[in-house]
Amino acid sequence: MSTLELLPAVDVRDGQAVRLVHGESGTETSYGSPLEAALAWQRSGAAWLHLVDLDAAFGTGDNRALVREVTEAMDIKVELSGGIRDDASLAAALATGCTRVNLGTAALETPEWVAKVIAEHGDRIAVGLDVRGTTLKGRGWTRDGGDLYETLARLDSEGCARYVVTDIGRDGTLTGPNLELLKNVCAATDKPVVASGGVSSLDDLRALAGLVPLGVEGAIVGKALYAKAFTLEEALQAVASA
Ligand SMILES: O=C(O)c1ccccc1N[C@@H]1O[C@H](COP(=O)(O)O)[C@@H](O)[C@H]1O
Repeated sequence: MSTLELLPAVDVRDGQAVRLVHGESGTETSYGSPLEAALAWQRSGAAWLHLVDLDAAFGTGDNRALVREVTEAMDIKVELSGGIRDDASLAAALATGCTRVNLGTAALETPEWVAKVIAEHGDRIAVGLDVRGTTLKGRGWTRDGGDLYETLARLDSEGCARYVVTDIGRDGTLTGPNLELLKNVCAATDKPVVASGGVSSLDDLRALAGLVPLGVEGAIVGKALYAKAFTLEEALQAVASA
């Protein structure tokens, strides 16, 4: 059986690595240099980095140069997201050398463009399904963007390679992942799912590892690592022996 992939997160706001609660602007806790954070996760054995330009996601500017600097400094795979919504922002993101990008708002607001870039770039494109209940959210998670399962069916029919599923209600809260949501999404698609939101303990990671046979491929871990609930080395060990 495959091992659950772990993607430590570095979310960048105003040049700093931050964590938010429920993705709400203004709830930031700062953790210093994004490059230092990313290099620390790499040194600890991460195979992936989940790197988010929060200013681009919120529409409050961007950290494009810094995000490029971090991505170029990594020897590991990078999943890049935040504000990738048109040809120019996609070209800039892919040119960083990231392994894949994660599209959020664009999948809700410009579906024709997303279908086109899925066809052009295959598995370098993932779609982030950021939900409250079963309602998708875009534009920094401030605007409703339709029904989760209708959108998932549409993206599946267009050949989307992978989904990053975030329960906004759990994100940054250390309250545990939404296992029911993940099971329901896995039942609705044959494509791999990366879980995001709520991880608080090694037991949460073991529970997510138990969903690998259903289609959960990986888990994004943010607050729990920054709050030192466990180390990345411990997390990697826990999923390797799950
Ligand atoms: O990761 C967050 O905490 C977050 C909070 C609020 C908005 C977005 C967030 N992250 C990721 O950003 C992209 C969406 O960006 P866009 O809509 O494509 O511009 C998505 O991966 C979110 O999970």
